[in-house]
Amino acid sequence: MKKSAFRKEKKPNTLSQAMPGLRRIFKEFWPQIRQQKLLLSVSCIGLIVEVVAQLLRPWPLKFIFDYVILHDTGALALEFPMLANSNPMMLLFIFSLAIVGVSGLRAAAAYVSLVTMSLAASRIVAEIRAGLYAHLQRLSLSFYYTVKSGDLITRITSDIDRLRNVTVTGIFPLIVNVLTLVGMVGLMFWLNWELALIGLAVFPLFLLSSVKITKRIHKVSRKQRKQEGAMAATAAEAIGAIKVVQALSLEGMLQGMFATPNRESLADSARTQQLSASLQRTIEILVAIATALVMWRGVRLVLGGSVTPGDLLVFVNYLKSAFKPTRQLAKHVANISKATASGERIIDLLDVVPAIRDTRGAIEAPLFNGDVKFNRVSFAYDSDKPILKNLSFDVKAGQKVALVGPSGGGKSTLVSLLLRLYDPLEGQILIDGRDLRQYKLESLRRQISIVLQDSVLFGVSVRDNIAYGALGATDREIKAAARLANAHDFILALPQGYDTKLSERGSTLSGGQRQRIAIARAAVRKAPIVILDEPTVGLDNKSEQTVTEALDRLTANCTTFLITHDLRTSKNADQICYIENGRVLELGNHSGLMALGKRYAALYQLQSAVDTKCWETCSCIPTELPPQQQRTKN
Ligand SMILES: Nc1ncnc2c1ncn2[C@@H]1O[C@H](COP(=O)(O)OP(=O)(O)OP(=O)(O)O)[C@@H](O)[C@H]1O
Repeated sequence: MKKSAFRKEKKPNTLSQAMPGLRRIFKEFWPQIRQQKLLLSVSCIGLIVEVVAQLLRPWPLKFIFDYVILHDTGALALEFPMLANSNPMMLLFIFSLAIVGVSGLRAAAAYVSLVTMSLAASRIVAEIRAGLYAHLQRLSLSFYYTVKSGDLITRITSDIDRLRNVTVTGIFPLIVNVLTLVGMVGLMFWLNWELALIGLAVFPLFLLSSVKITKRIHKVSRKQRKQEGAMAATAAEAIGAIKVVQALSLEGMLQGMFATPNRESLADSARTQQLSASLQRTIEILVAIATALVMWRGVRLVLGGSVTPGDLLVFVNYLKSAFKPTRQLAKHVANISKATASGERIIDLLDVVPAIRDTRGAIEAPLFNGDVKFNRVSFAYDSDKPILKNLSFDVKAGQKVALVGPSGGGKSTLVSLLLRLYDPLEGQILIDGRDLRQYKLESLRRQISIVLQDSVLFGVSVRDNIAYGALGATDREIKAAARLANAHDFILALPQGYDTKLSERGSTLSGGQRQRIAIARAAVRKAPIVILDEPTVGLDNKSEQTVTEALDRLTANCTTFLITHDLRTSKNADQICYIENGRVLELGNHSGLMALGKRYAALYQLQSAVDTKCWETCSCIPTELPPQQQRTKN
């Protein structure tokens, strides 16, 4: 089993469990957060004004009750004699205005703080995402083989989105709620400690039921998310391989695989709704009990003259609104815990160090002559399974080397090492006398062109597809490369010529056309070293001829590595390297190896013996020797 590139995830459930993660997130992303300090400061000021306005909300009502309605009763222990002596109608007018004013102030402050916070969060997250994407591009192939692409995509999309959403809908309201709650409890005790204690008596009950139900909601949501992940993975796999799925008539089976998590996710979603609804009702009843208790004692205190009716009103109002933020606390804490997990997943990804990177003191590669030397190179993808074993050979600048031999022998691996997609475990590869690792990676790769069996084209215009070979190539260079690749004429015949946008992976073009665009892309690079990995496999005779012509032009004067199973194409190479089981078994030119009379010669004869007609039409050439023959040639 492949070892994962990431540490094992542990999801935090409580705020205290999430604390170390939150600290890590703030520390890691502090540079991005700091850039938004102006917006964040405005948001904080707005937040404080919002909390104060929220606390002030019931006070105009209290004054209307105590100083307007009960003005003439004289039964009040009035705290503000100045108000008691004022004109009640005037006071009514002022406090009515205050009702609107306080609400307006609260609304405006909430708006400003939310908008600025959202903007700051979006900017911070966009910076993080850009950094993460750039980092991803630098990671080595070996890393990509140990992770699932779906997992990476989730990290760069939904994990990052969650971080933003939770900042705006979790952390921010949590701060508002906590400050409001503290303010309300303080004011309640200030107004009357006895009533405050009575009112808060049901609080433990409330906390208990709230935490219990929220935990259950959390558990069900987590299960639901898992189901959604399974659905996404099934869908991604099926869409990515739709051709094979349809060809093998796997639609029904895949629909079945999709249906189970879909059904379970639906059931979990209904369960979450049900639990939320029951939490809501429980809280309503607890609020009613608290209100009844406060009224029962409060009215007696009012009648006894130690509390004003207005105070009681403020009390009941606070009681009602104090429960609301507390109820949301659990939800926000759950969201923050989830976001912490997401944030840590992003940091884990950022912490992955590219296995292949510029070494200390690496130099910008000068324009290569193209001398390549493999010097006792050994390599393995997994330490227990060596792929290349002590392999050595030299290629002179401008020479063409054909890498031939049975499938799985290590030919593609060898050229991956030349591109420094991996580094050898032992030995070295030299270009123009210097170890590859002494060159800056980008300057090395810029001087190597590749054409693969199934060259990947992108869903952009033909022009851009070619220009990707050398970013910044001029229109003239692009067209020259297309002409060299025998592609110019067919490109002009496309609906919008060079501006025709290709479908994803260029699937609307024929195999030969795709290859010719790929050759143009390699040509525009004007690289002194070219790698061709079975570039004509799967093409019909006519396309093969056009592509071969284009390849000959592409590789003229370049050091060329041609991987092929078809020994007709390797015949003219300056050197033929027969690789089997990670070792170079035979090395020489065609006539030399034929004279040697070993494996290459046997395979060549075997291929030649195949019915020429079949060779021409179905490419069913034997690519390796039968087992008995392999033994006799040892
Ligand atoms: N990313 C990888 N991780 C682990 N093993 C790999 C990886 N890529 C290739 N291999 C293994 O390395 C060995 C050599 O593969 P490679 O593709 O280099 O051979 P090849 O000679 O080019 O084969 P073919 O002619 O079929 O293309 C094979 O056993 C293959 O299974």
